[in-house]
Amino acid sequence: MNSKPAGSYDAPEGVDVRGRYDDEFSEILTRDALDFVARLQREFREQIRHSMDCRREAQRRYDAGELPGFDPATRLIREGDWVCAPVPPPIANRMVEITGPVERKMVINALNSGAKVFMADFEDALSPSWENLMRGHVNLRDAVNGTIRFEDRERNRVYKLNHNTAKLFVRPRGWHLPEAHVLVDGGPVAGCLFDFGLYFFHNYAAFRSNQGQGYGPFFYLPKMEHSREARIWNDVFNRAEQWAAIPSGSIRATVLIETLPAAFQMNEILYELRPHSAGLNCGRWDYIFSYVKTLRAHPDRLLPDRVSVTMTQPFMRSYSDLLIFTCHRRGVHAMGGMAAQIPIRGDADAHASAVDAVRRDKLREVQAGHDGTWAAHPGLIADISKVFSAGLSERDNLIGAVAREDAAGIGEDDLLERPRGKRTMEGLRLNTRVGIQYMAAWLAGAGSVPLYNLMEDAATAEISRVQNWQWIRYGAELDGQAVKVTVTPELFGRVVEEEMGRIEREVGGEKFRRGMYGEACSVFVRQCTSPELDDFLTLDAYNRIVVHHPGAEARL
Ligand SMILES: CC(=O)SCCNC(=O)CCNC(=O)[C@H](O)C(C)(C)COP(=O)(O)OP(=O)(O)OC[C@H]1O[C@@H](n2cnc3c(N)ncnc32)[C@H](O)[C@@H]1OP(=O)(O)O
Ligand SMILES: O=CC(=O)O
Ligand SMILES: [Mg+2]
Repeated sequence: MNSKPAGSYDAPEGVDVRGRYDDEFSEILTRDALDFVARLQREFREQIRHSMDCRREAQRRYDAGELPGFDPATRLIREGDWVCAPVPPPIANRMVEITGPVERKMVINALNSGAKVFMADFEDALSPSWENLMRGHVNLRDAVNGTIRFEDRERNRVYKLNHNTAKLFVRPRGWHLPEAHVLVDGGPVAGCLFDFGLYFFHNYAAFRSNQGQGYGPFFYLPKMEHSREARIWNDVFNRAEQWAAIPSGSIRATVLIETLPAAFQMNEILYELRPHSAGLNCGRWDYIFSYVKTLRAHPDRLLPDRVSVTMTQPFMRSYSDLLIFTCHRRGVHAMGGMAAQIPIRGDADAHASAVDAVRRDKLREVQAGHDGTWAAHPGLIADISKVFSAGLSERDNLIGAVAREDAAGIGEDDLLERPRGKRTMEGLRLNTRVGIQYMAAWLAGAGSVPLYNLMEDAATAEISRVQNWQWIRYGAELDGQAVKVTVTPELFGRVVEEEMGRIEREVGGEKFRRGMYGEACSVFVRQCTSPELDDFLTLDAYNRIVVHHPGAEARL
C-alpha cells in the first residue's frame, strides 16, 4: 500500500525531492525510478568528486604555466591497434542531426524534421529549471512511446509524430552541474545522473523496440575533460544494462570533444567507452570557450573577436582533422558541429547569405571526412542534407572510406596554435549585448534563443563571457581605433551602460522592464570582472533558478 501523503512524491529512504509536486511529474519520479537514480548516485558520487578534483588540479598546473598535451602514460592506447564495438545498424547513417531543448513542440518538430537523429538536449540548449527538466522527461517518455501530441490553440494546430522520425539521442548535463531539487543522503544528486537515470529507467525498453532495433538508448555526453570521466560513464552504462538485464553494449554514446584538455584524450576517451561508443563530435562552441578557460592565465593567448574564431582557424581545423582521423581509425563516427546561422525571415538577401554560410561550413566538414553534422533549425536540414549526401555519395558514412592518415601527425603545437584576428570595440559590445540577453533568457527559462540572426545557447554565451573577462583581465588593446584603446573595467562599465540602453531600445521598454535584464546584467558583469574566472556561467546562475517547495528560493 502506498503511504505517501497526497501531493508529494513517493521517495525511497534517503531521497528527498524538493521540487514542486505535479501529478504528471510523479509519473516520472516514481519510487522505483528515484531508487534507480539514488543507486547510481551512491555508487558513482565519489568517482565524480575525484574527477572534479582532478580537473581543478590540472587547471592549477595550466595556471602555473603548463600547457595541455598528450599524456605519456597512455601512449600505448594512442598507438595500439584496437577498435570500438561495431556501429549499430539503426545509426549507421547520421548525416544530419538536429538538436534542441526538450520542449514539447520542439521535440515533435525535431523528430519530424527529416534529420536522421534528434539530439534532445538537457544541456547547452536548456535552462535547467525544475519545470523544464521534469516536463522534458514527460515529453521524452511520450515521444519514445509514440504518443506525444501538442495542441497550439492560438494557431489551431495539432502536432504529432510522423510515421518516420529521427532517432533519438539524449544529452544529459555535464558532470559539474548538481540537481538541487533532489537530494540523496542529504546532498544534491549529480545533474547528469538524474537526467540519464530517469530517461533510461522509463524508456530503455520502449526505445529498444520502437527505435533502436534492439540497441539503445543512445546518448551524447558533454564537456568531459579527461578519459577518467569517460570511464565513469562506461561504468554507469554497465550498471544500467545489468539492472535492466539487456545485453552489454546496448547503450551507445557520442562524446563531444568540446574542451581543450579532451582534444589530447580522444583515443583514451574512445578506449574507455569502446563497448558503448558511438563516436565523437566536434563541440566547437564549448571548445572555443574551453580554450580561453584552460589558458586563462596565459596572456599571450588572447582570442580575437568571437566572430572571427571559425573552423578555418588553424587550431580549430587541426582539432577537427584529428578527430576524424581518430574516430575512423577506431571504427566510429566523426560528427561535425553546429553552424550558428538560422533562417532569417523578412530579409531574403540576409537569409540567402546565412544559408550559404551554413552550406560552406558543411561542405568543408564533409570534404574533411566528417560522417555527419548538426543543424540548429529544421529550415536548414534540406540544404545540409544535400551537401552531405553528395559528399557521402550513397554511403551511410565515411568510416571505412576516409582515413585521414595525413592528420596522424597533428601535434600539440597544432592544437594550441594561437587564434588570429582583430580585437575590436564592436567585438566587446557584441559580447556584452549577447551575454546579457542570453542570461536574461536563461533566467526566464529559455536555454536557446535567436539573437541577431544566430542561435545562442549556453556554449556560445560562454565565449562572450570569458572573452570579455580575458580582455579586461589583460587589458587587451583594441584594433581599428584612431587612438590607442585598452579594455579596462571602466571602459567595460561604460560599454555595459550603453549596451543596456541599446538592448532596451531593441526589445522595447515594456519587455525590458518585465524581463530579467537587470539581474542578467549583474550576473554577467560580475563574472566578466571577477579576479578569478568562474568555471561556468550557468553554475553561479543556477542558484537563481532553484526553487524549493514548499518554501521560498533556495541556495545550494
Ligand atoms: C553549442 C551547442 O550545444 S549547439 C546545440 C544546442 N543548441 C540548440 O540545440 C539550439 C537549437 N535551436 C533552437 O533552439 C532554435 O532554432 C532557436 C531558439 C535558435 C530559434 O528558434 P525559434 O525562434 O523558435 O525559430 P523559428 O521561429 O524560426 O522556428 C520556426 C519553427 O521551427 C521550430 N524549430 C526551430 N528550431 C528547432 C529545433 N532546433 N528543433 C525543433 N524545432 C525547431 C520552431 O519550434 C518553430 O515551429 P512551428 O513553426 O511549428 O511553430
Ligand atoms: O555542444 C556543442 C558545442 O559546440 O558546444
Ligand atoms: Mg557544448
